[in-house]
Amino acid sequence: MKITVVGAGAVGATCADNIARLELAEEVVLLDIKEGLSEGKGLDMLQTATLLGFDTKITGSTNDYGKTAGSDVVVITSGLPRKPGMTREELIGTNANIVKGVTENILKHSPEAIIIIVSNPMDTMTYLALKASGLPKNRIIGMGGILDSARFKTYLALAMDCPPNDIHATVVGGHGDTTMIPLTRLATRMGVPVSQFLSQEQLQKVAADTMVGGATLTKLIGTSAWYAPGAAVAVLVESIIRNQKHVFPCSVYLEGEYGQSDICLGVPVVIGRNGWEEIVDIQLNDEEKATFSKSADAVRNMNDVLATLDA
Ligand SMILES: NC(=O)C1=CN([C@@H]2O[C@H](COP(=O)(O)OP(=O)(O)OC[C@H]3O[C@@H](n4cnc5c(N)ncnc54)[C@H](O)[C@@H]3O)[C@@H](O)[C@H]2O)C=CC1
Ligand SMILES: O=C([O-])CC(=O)C(=O)O
Repeated sequence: MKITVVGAGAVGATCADNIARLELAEEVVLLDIKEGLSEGKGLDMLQTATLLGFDTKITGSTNDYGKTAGSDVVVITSGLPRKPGMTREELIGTNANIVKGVTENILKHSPEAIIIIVSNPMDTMTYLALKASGLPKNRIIGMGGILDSARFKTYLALAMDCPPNDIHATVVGGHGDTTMIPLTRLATRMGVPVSQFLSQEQLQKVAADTMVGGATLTKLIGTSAWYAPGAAVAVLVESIIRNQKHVFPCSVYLEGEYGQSDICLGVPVVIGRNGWEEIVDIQLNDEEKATFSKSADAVRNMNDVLATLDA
């Protein structure tokens, strides 16, 4: 197996590091436009192989897509991150052209690849990559919901003072400060509804904290997060490479599912060797359905902006 990560910045390098440690591929290629960055970070990571005990080869590439040839999975993290006070949506003007160009270059050398989109605004970038590539819909996957769900579980666990791994909870909808939907009603602690442990007020705070999870970290760090994003991409890649069939919330192209069409939005999907293989239908209640529809409207408005850009 061969996996390429485009963008050797904070998120891309963390993805590559996690993927190498998990030995998901014989070779991981890290590509960036900044001269020497991917070669340097790649070599630094390779020098951890004897310390951490993995055998993955890591290759750096300064914009030479020849080195990515024959990749099975490609992760696109290239593009600007937001600064404190910004929304993810404000990145569209710069990132749309980057994501489109990278997708086209990747496919010239890896026509069979499954592509994971990380660059923000992620749902719109996923839609753009799908339209620009013409690939079958199951091979384009936007990563956001796995990260948002990890944050949701973390905040729930902190509120209940229990281990995060005892929590099952999911976030659907857009990967935006106002568009993501933490499904509090369905969250459980080992199968027991979280409402048995937390008041409605506490649950509302957990949901609100989850929604601005990325903004909170951006304010603290000065740029957006990378440890949890990099780990979230790695579990997604692992489910593809090892055909694990995990159900993860991912941004995928909807054709009537959840009442939406011609849009990429976060819903639970089965992830295996063919990319996303099936959409899992959560029985949303009327209030959740209305929130999902509002989220879709906001993402659709962003998708409409693509037509005004040269992307
Ligand atoms: N979907 C999600 O859950 C998350 C998305 N993000 C997004 O991921 C993106 C990357 O974030 P960071 O790694 O923190 O940014 P960063 O600035 O650390 O790294 C981005 C890298 O992309 C490279 N790049 C720019 N144009 C390129 C091109 N045409 N080809 C190849 N490389 C190119 C830059 O040289 C830079 O090294 C941002 O858009 C950020 O908003 C970040 C965290 C989570
Ligand atoms: O907050 C950001 O801009 C980066 C991101 O998508 C996240 O960490 O969820």
